[in-house]
Amino acid sequence: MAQTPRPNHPLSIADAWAFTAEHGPQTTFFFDFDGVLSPVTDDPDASQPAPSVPGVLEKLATVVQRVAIVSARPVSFLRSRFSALERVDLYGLYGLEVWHEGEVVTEPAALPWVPAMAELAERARTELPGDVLVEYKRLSVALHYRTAPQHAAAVERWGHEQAERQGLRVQGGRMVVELKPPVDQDKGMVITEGVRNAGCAWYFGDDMSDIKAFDALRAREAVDPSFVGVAVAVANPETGAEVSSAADLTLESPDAVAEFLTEGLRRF
Ligand SMILES: O=P(O)(O)OC[C@H]1O[C@H](O[C@H]2O[C@H](CO)[C@@H](O)[C@H](O)[C@H]2O)[C@H](O)[C@@H](O)[C@@H]1O
Repeated sequence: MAQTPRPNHPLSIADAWAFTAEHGPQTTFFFDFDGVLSPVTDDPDASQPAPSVPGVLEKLATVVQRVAIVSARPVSFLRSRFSALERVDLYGLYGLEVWHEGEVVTEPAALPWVPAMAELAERARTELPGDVLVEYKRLSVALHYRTAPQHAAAVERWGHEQAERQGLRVQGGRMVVELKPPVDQDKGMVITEGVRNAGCAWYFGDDMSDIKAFDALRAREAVDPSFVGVAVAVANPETGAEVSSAADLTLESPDAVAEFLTEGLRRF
């Protein structure tokens, strides 16, 4: 039987699925969590995967080489949402944490920053307006203004001042400013490493930090023209335009992601 030719950009989705189905054992699927697998909620603690997501991820993992979630959430949070999944790999805190052989492995260079991050979260709670939600994640602090958009500028300013004073990094996102240790790790680096031996990879993202992951797919294609990278954006009113413009296609919502995968699985 003739092999499906490598699809070129701009990608036809039918061709991308045909190529993926033919190269399942060399293909990895990466997913961001918030806004991609889970609908956005005002309270970050309340977010849950869309109902059909866990089942479709587990099914996908039976036909491709690897399925992984690459999130800014801690691994402990991801495990609480996907406890039944056995075949899906988890990267937390932009790859500073990884779930490996039953335990969380943390990037050693980040560990000395735990006390500073705890102290920063405390200070954010006292110095920022009470309706700014402070999410402490052990190795980063996210300052949310989704329910208090009038404080966006103040949160941005406070975050940048702290970053400058303490030598931290700032990651912008959807109604959130996140402060991270100055350790070289991001979603792009996770993907660069993750696709080293892959023939094909898909990445689904909705936020600014996901654009680095899309870039990593493009970079891999540039050095290996046989590699196929498919960048999928998930629409949203905040970062949607920017993320979509860097992607091969855009899906409407986490439910649409699950439907898209369910449909794609019929090709295998
Ligand atoms: O990389 P991700 O897994 O997508 O994490 C990015 C941020 O996601 C979360 O915040 C976002 O989702 C919240 C729940 O839906 C929403 O309330 C918030 O406005 C969004 O920015 C998470 O809470 C953050 O820590 C992550 O940085």
